[in-house]
Amino acid sequence: MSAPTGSSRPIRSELRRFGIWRKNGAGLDTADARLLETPHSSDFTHTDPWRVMRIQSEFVQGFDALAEIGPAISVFGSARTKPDSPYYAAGVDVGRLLVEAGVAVITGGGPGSMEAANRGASEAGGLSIGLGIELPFEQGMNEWVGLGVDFRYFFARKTMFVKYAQGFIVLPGGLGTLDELFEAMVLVQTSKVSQFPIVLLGKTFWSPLMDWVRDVMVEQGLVSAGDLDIVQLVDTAEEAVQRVMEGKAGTRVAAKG
Ligand SMILES: C/C(=C\CNc1ncnc2c1ncn2[C@@H]1O[C@H](COP(=O)(O)O)[C@@H](O)[C@H]1O)CO
Repeated sequence: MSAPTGSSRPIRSELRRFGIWRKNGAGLDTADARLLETPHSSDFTHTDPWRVMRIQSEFVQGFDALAEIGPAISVFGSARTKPDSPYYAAGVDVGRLLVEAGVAVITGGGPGSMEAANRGASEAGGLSIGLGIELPFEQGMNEWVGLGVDFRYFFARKTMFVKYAQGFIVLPGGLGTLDELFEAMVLVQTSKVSQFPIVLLGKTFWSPLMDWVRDVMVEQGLVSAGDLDIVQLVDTAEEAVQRVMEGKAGTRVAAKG
């Protein structure tokens, strides 16, 4: 298309790219000037385009903070596990044993089993990482986190749990724990990640769920029997760490695309 000609053309298109000057004195109109303008309202920070920038910054911040942590295992489990619970003791053991095996420990940075795993890792002198999440009831990072990163968005945070770990150990938990577990299972099932061991610690707690997957889901043809092999059930912290470290051997290969 040819450029329009004639005197009806707007002044702005006749001016040079930089240092625009308007004959009518309406002021400078450059990207720089618009950037420096004091906004009349902050409403734009609640718009989707602005949120996209914020989401992008969460990924950049996560990648920056975690790029050099080395090998790591993510540990999940209930935020409500009490310090006197055997699950808490198992979490502390898991954190310690992982550090002794030479890997960093990543958790959600919250209380309960997350705190337990961070505590074990920290007490063993290892890298204890917490990926916190902004929640309506402010909780804060547990005191055993050595490297903490805060997220507003669950999905950005969940990317970090998978991207920077070579396997998961999952302690008993509620909906949050199941969400993290099933997301990882789907990533393995759909070959988005491979060689990614997922170890469930606590047979009494996890067996009924896995029985249901087999007796109902597999029975009705909704998942294949082989999908059950995506997870391994164990009863001790020692076994959990051994299995996850065995499974970790080799390079995790992400599917193409
Ligand atoms: C419920 C309470 C605090 C919540 N604080 C959390 N901080 C960080 N991460 C959390 C929190 N709650 C859930 N998560 C994530 O989900 C998993 C645990 O969820 P569950 O429902 O308790 O099983 C955990 O792995 C985190 O990633 C105060 O009691």
